[in-house]
Amino acid sequence: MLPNTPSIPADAPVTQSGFHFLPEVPRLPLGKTMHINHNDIETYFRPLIQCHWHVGRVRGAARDVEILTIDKLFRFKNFEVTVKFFNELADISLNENHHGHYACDYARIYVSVHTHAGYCNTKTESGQWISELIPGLTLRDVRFAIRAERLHQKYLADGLAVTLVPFENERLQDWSIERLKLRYPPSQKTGVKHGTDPA
Ligand SMILES: C[C@H](O)[C@H](O)[C@H]1CNC2=NC(N)=NC(=O)C2=N1
Repeated sequence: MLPNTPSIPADAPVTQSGFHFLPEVPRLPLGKTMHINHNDIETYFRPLIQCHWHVGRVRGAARDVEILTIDKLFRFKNFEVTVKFFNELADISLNENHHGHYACDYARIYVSVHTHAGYCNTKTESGQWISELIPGLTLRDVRFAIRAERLHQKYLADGLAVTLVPFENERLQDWSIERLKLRYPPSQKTGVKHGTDPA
């Protein structure tokens, strides 16, 4: 490492207090990548949100439904570490064939991910369920986020990163869960069952 590497300012809004529970990486069902269902909110999204992921929205609603994303701002010790993490994040993308939006500066990487080619079951006027191509959240995003989070936790353990708590964290967490519940209500029909991949 370079001498005189600036350290993270003492007043940065950080905690180093332990690691939150992370669920196993879900297995992808065969066939079309379907949107998440209501149960996935508690199984996957709440734990991610407790690890300071939050829900975002991208411009342009598809057929009057909101396009949600799952995002996180990661914080590192310095630029070298940031670049190293980005390269490993790129490996996750290559591996998963899933690509988020990434923005980085000296010591932070903002990641936002959703599935462009997601399929959603919607009810037609005649009451029939059809699956339509609509961008949104799928288990591909969950897999990506869990893998990115695990990677960051390794950096934390090695002292190369710190936890960045978002501003108004509690409100952001509540808002994220609320948004997910509105977009993916219990009535949403998906018919998707999934297992998990080994760690
Ligand atoms: C053809 C290729 O499999 C697709 O374009 C993949 C690549 N990466 C992707 N990334 C994301 N975020 N959403 C997708 O739908 C997607 N699709």
